[in-house]
Amino acid sequence: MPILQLYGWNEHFMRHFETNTSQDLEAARVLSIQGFKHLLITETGNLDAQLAGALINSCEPEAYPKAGDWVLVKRYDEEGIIIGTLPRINELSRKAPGTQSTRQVLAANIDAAFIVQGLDQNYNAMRLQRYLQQVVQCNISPIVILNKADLVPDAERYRQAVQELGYNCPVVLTSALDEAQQKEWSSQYLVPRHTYILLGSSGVGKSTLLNNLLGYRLQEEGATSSANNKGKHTTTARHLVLLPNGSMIIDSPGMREFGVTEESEGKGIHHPLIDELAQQCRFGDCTHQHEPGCAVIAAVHHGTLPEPVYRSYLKLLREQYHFKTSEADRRRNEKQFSKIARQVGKHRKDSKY
Ligand SMILES: Nc1nc2c(ncn2[C@@H]2O[C@H](COP(=O)(O)OP(=O)(O)OP(=O)(O)O)[C@@H](O)[C@H]2O)c(=O)[nH]1
Ligand SMILES: [Zn+2]
Repeated sequence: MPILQLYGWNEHFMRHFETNTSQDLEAARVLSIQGFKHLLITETGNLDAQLAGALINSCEPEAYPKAGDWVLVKRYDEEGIIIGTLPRINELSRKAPGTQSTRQVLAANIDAAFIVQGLDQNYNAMRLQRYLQQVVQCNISPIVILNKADLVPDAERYRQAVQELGYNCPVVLTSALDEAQQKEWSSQYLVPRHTYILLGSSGVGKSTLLNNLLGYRLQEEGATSSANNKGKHTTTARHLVLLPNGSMIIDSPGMREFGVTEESEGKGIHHPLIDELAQQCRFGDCTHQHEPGCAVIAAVHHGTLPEPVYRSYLKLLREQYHFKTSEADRRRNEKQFSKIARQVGKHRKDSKY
């Protein structure tokens, strides 16, 4: 099978690529990014590439190529220049860490996200719901992995707790240290030519899981560029790797925060249980917070909607509202700043200094 097809090349990208064939460009997928250097996979193997200046100037940072993106590349000697990105099927974003409300795209063209939580006191229902919410609103299917099951006597209880959150997603209970267990769940959930991402706080066991799926240690052998043999990258960057069964996985090490953004304007926070109940609310635009005839509040009172699920829903709504308003402020400020900068520039030109 052609290399690019092994990496998930499909009709969608082919259609968009064909409109560019006249320019002597190749299609490639971004495996990893380190500073300015992008490691790509092309039909003839790995290639190091940089972004074209025109691409840097013409788009916002969130549109710059990310791990998993399909790009158009032009070869110059041993290096490539990335001219553009093919339209994404989806993109996984988060609120960038820190107080500023900026959206950060982590990876693109993802079929499903493994949200990993460790059962060694790392399990946190609120954090898990934040991940679930964000992944779902990015149009990516979530699969929850409860790792370090060997460290708790009643691991099954956690699986039930996740199921009660109502996201209807698969929940895998495992111990990354046990290779046989990895084989079991991965053969069920990892489909060849599909792309997955591993998400979760630092230390939950993402690298251990990935190394066991790969059968070797990624840090030592996985992240090298065979194109120029410039040695080994021991990197903390996101890296897309091909697994022995033909599926791909992007590791995202060292993740500390994962805040919600607003992915489609006005769409709000969606929760399967709450969406279903909302159909019976008296008012079509019910916010489920104080309105009479609210079926969601009634369900909390009757105990049919778990109160923690409702509380998390309200918390995520608030977080999203905060993201939305401060992002709007930031954009307004940036707009005002560029207006002032333009006026200063014009004034300089007019006064010739
Ligand atoms: N007991 C036990 N320990 C585990 C398990 N999975 C991982 N660990 C240990 O937990 C520690 C952290 O694991 P990592 O795989 O480095 O965690 P990570 O999620 O990749 O962390 P970052 O790279 O910082 O994002 C290591 O010491 C692992 O050996 C498990 O299932 N059970
Ligand atoms: Zn309501």
